[in-house]
Amino acid sequence: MADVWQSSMDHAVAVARKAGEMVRGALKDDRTVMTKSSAVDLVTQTDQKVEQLIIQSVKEKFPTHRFIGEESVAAGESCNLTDDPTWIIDPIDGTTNFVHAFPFVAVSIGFSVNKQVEFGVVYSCLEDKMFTARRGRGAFCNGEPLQVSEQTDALVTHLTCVFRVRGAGTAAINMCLVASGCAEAYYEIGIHVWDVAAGSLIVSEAGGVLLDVDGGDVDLMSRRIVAANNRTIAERIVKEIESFTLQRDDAPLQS
Ligand SMILES: O=P([O-])([O-])O[C@@H]1[C@@H](O)[C@H](O)[C@@H](O)[C@H](O)[C@@H]1O
Ligand SMILES: [Mg+2]
Ligand SMILES: [Mg+2]
Repeated sequence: MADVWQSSMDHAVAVARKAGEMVRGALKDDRTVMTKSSAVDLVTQTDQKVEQLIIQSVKEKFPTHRFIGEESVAAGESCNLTDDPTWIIDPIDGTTNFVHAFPFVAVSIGFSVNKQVEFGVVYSCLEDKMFTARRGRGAFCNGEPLQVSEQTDALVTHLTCVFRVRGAGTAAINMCLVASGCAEAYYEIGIHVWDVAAGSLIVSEAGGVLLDVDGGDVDLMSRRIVAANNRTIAERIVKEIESFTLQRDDAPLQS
């Protein structure tokens, strides 16, 4: 049966690749002479250009679709997920890495219908790795199937989480590392829906588990997530976490 969202997913992959070229181009600026503040200005300008590139291209092809974009929300747009087809965009995930030329920077595009992520695309721009997942149809990196690690030993070894050893510095790539079997788990408190929407489906379609940091069901608007290769490891991580709550992404805008 034809997949009603295939053309949207194909577009997401194409525009993520185009956006990645824009990010690589910006990163080629001579960083040896760049001050930190000018690097921050560059990443902010590039963030906005990339998000606009993605949103404009989608509006032309899919005019009824909605958007939740990191830069649009920063400019005051709402962050409410409806049942409508919605593109959840992080134009540059790993902005701090970008400023420091630390080579893990991604374009992350999640796609939700009826409040459920239907596909996820994470393009690791400097590695030229296109991570994709379609609900119920698996997860892939450059077309090769992904499978999480089979590690069940609760003495967790390869932990890419934020609480001690910094991971890749981008939630999206951290989650792709779990999906690829390179790491058993990642967790973070403080992320946003645009950081993890695409990665959450890539992890689950690679056979992984997603939980809230308190062990309940994951809630992509809650700013908290545990992504692991299996429930044993996920629940082991939950035991380590001294959790706290933050204002939800979909909290009413302050007047
Ligand atoms: O801001 P950005 O680079 O798109 O996203 C980043 C996340 O990917 C990362 O996991 C988090 O620790 C950073 O604070 C930041 O939110
Ligand atoms: Mg991000
Ligand atoms: Mg970002």
